[in-house]
Parts: sequence; C-alpha cells; structure tokens
Amino acid sequence: MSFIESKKKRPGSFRHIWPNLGRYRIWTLAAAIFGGLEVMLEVLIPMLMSVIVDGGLYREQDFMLRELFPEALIANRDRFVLTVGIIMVIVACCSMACGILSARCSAVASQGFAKNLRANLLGKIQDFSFANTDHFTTSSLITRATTDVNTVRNTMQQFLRTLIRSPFMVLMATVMAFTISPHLAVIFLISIPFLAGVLAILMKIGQPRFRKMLQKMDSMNRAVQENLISSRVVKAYVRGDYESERFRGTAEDLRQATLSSSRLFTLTGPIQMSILWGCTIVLLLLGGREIIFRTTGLLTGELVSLVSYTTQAVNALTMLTWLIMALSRAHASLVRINEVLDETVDITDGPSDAVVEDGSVDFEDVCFSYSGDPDKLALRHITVHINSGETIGIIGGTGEGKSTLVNLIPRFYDTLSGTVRVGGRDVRDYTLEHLRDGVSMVLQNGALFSGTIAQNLRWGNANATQEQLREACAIACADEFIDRFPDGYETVLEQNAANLSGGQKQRLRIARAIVKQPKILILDDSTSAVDMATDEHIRRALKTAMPGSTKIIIAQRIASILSCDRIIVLHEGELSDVGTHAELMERSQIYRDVYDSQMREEGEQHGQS
Ligand SMILES: Nc1ncnc2c1ncn2[C@@H]1O[C@H](COP(=O)(O)OP(=O)(O)OP(=O)(O)O)[C@@H](O)[C@H]1O
Repeated sequence: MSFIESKKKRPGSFRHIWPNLGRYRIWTLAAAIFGGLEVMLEVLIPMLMSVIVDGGLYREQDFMLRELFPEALIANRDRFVLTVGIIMVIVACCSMACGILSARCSAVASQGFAKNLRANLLGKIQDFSFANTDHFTTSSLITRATTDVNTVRNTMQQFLRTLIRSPFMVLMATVMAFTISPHLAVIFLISIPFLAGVLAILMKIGQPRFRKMLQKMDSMNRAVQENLISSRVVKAYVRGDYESERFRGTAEDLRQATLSSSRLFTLTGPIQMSILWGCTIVLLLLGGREIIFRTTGLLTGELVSLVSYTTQAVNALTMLTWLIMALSRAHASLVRINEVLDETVDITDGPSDAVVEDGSVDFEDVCFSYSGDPDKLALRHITVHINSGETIGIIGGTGEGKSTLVNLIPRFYDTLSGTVRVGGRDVRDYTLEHLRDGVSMVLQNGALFSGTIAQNLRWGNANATQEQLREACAIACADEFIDRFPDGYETVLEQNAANLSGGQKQRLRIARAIVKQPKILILDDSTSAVDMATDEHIRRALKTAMPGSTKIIIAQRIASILSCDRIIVLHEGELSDVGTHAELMERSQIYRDVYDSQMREEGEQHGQS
C-alpha cells in the first residue's frame, strides 16, 4: 500500500474527542471564553503601568491623559497614581478570576470527557467477541482504558487552558507592542520565529523519545499487571526475586527513557530565558537611547510596557511549545484508544427476535480457526446432532478442540464454515442476548465477583427467589458449605472469591449457571477440583432436577461422563466417534485407550492407598 493510500484510509486521530465531550461541550466553550477574557485583561496591565509611569511619575503624557481622565484628577499626582493603580488592581483581579474560571471549566470538561471516553471504551469492550479481545490482549485493554485515557485527559486539561490563551496572548502582546513603537516591536517580533524555530527542533528530537517512553511504560504496566494477577503463582514457585529483578529492569528502562525525553524539557527554560533577556537588553539599549536623545516620541513608561509585552509573548510561546510536546505524547495514547473504539466487532446480533425454545444443538460440517486461516483449523468438518434434554459428554486429549467446540454454541466465536444450530435455528439468527439467555456455560476458572454469594448466584437471573437459589445450590452441592458460613447466602466474597477453596468456587459457578434455568447447560471441565463422590452427586442431581435442559459435559476424568446418554470423542479437532459408553468401548480405539489408562491409574491409586 502506498503512503498516500494509507494516509487516505487513516481517519483523523482526534475524531472521537468531540462526540465524547457530550454534555461537557459547554464547559469546553466556557474554558475557551474565560481564557480569552483573561488574556484581554492581562494585556491591559502593562499599558496601565505605562500610564502610571508616564502620567503619574514623569508627567510626560499630559496630552494623552487629558483625553482619558478628568482635569481635576490629572492635577493631583498622588490621586492620579492611586486611581490608575486601583484600576490596575481591578483589572488584575478580573483577569485572575477569568483564569480561575477557565482552569475550573477545563478541569470539568476534561474530567467529563475522560468519564465518557472510559464508559464508551468499556461499552465497546463489552461488545467484543473473544476474537476481538484476543486481538488486543486483556492487559493492553486495561492500559488503554486507564493510563492512555489519563494521558489524554491531562493533556486536554492543559490544552483547553493554553491553546486559546497562548496564541491569543502572543497576538495581543504583538499588537500592543506595535501600537507603542512599531520599529522597536520588530526586535521582539524577530525573536518569536527564532524561539519557535528552536523549540520546533527540540520537539522533532523529542517525538521519538516520547514514543519510546510510552512503550517502556507499557512494558512496566504489563509487568505490574502480570505480577499482581499471578501473585499466588509467583509465590508458589518462589519466583519473587526473579520477578523483582525483572521489574527493576523494566523500571530502569522507563527511568532512562523518561530522563532522555525530559532532558529536552529542561533545555526549553534556558533557551526561553536567553531570548527573553537578549530582547530586553536590546530594547532597553535602543529604547533608552531614543528617550535620552529624544529622537522619537517614546516615553519611559512605554518602554517599560514594551518589555512587559515581550515577556508575556515569550512566556506564552513557551507554554504553547510545552503543550505541543505534551500533545505529541497524548497523540500516541489517542491512537491506541482509537484502535479499540474503531475495532470492528465481528459478532453482532442476528435479525430474528426469537428466543431459544428447545435445547437441541446441531453442528453441520463445522470448521473453525482462531486465526481465520483455513490451513490452521482447530475444528475440522464436525457434524453431530445433540437432542434436546440429552446429557452428552465430550472427551479428548488436551488441545483437541473440546472447549472450542462448545464456545461456538453461545457464539463466543463464529465458525469459519458450516453452521451451528440451537433449537433448530442458526445461532447467527438470534440476538446475542436471546441466544446467551438460553445457554449457561460454566468454565473451569470462570470469574466470581466481589459481593455476596446471593448476588453472585443471581447474576444470570436477577429475579430468582431465595428458594430457587437454595435448590440450585443443592444440585451443585454448594449448600453444605454455604450453610456453614455464619452469614450464609449473605457471605461477602472477596476479590476473585479468595475466601473460597477451588472446589467451593466451582460448585458456586455451577449453582449460578443452574439459577439461570438455561435450555443448554455446558460444564467445561468445571468439576475438576471437586472430589469424585461430589462430582457423581452433582451429575445425578442435574439429570433429575433439569430434565428438559440439554447438558454438555467436558471432562478430563472419564468417570465424569460414563453415565451420559452419549459421548463425543474428539481427536485433533475432528469428530472421531459418538455413541454410548458401551458402543464406544466396542468400536473406538481412542476411547478404549483413554478408558483403560484412566481405570488403570485409578486402580493403582486404590492399590497404593
Ligand atoms: N484463544 C485462542 N487463540 C488461539 N488458539 C487457541 C485459543 N484457544 C485455544 N487455542 C488452540 O486451539 C486448540 C484447541 O483448544 P481447546 O481449548 O479447544 O482444547 P481443549 O480440548 O479444550 O483442551 P483442554 O482439555 O486442555 O482444555 C489448541 O491447539 C489451542 O492451542
């Protein structure tokens, strides 16, 4: 793709800003208006200063004063200085008030913008299919929704203050300087492009350094997240020292990258001051000569205000450069946020408003690939019919495609080719809400949320009665441990349900899925942490308590699926066989091998004990 083509296709980086400002647009506008007013008042101050010096102290401007002030006031020098001084204080106070209001409005606007942006980001991520999430990775999505949004918000707050203020200040100061002395104002005007040029060079050098710094920040965030999420594993493997060393490495990289980019910022101060003092000296030299030798009509106070305008303009220009530097940093974050907002969600609602009416499932010549590449299939030409109300087991070695197959039922992923039908209807016809309302999936390590046990159980069915919760927990064998807690169903779960054992969590997840009363219940290796007797009890209870629901059970332990109506044997992503235990023992070599090896292992364990 040519550069021009790629440029054409890339939409503007700032396009999501205006829509995300929402009802805070008015605050944005107010920030700009107050910023403008602040500048207009601020540029009056040097002019008033010159009036005090020339009219009050040296009386060199009588002709002008007579036009501006009453005769009686001018005649009394003390009163004149006091009156103009008071006006100056009032102007300064009004300018300060406008400055405060502008800062306040830009803070409200940028905070509101960040809130809207985060909500939109989260909404978009909620709509993501598993494939979309895989594309970004979870840790990167977290960094984008936190660090990147913060960077954009901070810059926006500065931006709203500075963007109006600084160019306006440079313009106003230049106009005022020209009205005082056009030829002296040229000196100050020459310094502006010079300063802008030097700062532009600094920015050009700074941009790649900023990008590098952000990349290092990403690495450090990733290291922090991985360590926090996996802190138990780190401890279990006694990898604390290794992880600390790794973290120190990433922190050191970030320190160096930050220092390298901030070195440029430290240069802007001295450069700005050199230009400012250089201009002041030249102005005082030339202006002083004009006053002493009276070659022009320049007055002492006017020279003082000329120097003040130079200071104001140079300061404003420096602020603008700082802002542009910050913008280049925020731009990198904005691009990352845009990538999420612009991601095409590949799984969306189907056209039909139908709900899942029965739990039959059909796989018709289904092929699936995680990468979308037909040469890298995780599932190959699977065709199988599951009756409504049937209990069906799925068995196969690790990585053979068991989870992948069941993930296609609630459309966590879509097939590459072939069709999946639920209740006789293509899953792509349903809305996602209706389809997923009809399907409950219990994952081996699915999440439980902070809150009470009852709140967690009601996740899939907010209106479930206490009696329904009890029934579900009885089926999942969760009632016995919940009843032992002093607060029973109101027991508060800590983050990741850290106050429950692995087996307790699994039973609670099964109970949560049952509370939903789904047409299809999928248990993906979800009893691996419970003992054999409890596992057996759960399966029997499920059969009798949910007769109308289809139960699909993936299990590593063959004992967990022996009593299923039928068992699917998966091998290398292909359907190797399907039948009852007895049928498979007769005709499936793979099934017999798994059965024999597991029964032998079990026998050996019994023998040892
Ligand atoms: N999100 C993913 N992205 C890319 N490849 C994946 C993803 N999830 C699984 N795979 C690959 O797809 C294949 C099937 O994985 P799947 O999880 O379905 O196996 P499984 O039979 O359920 O294994 P296990 O019993 O170990 O859970 C594996 O080769 C796996 O590496």
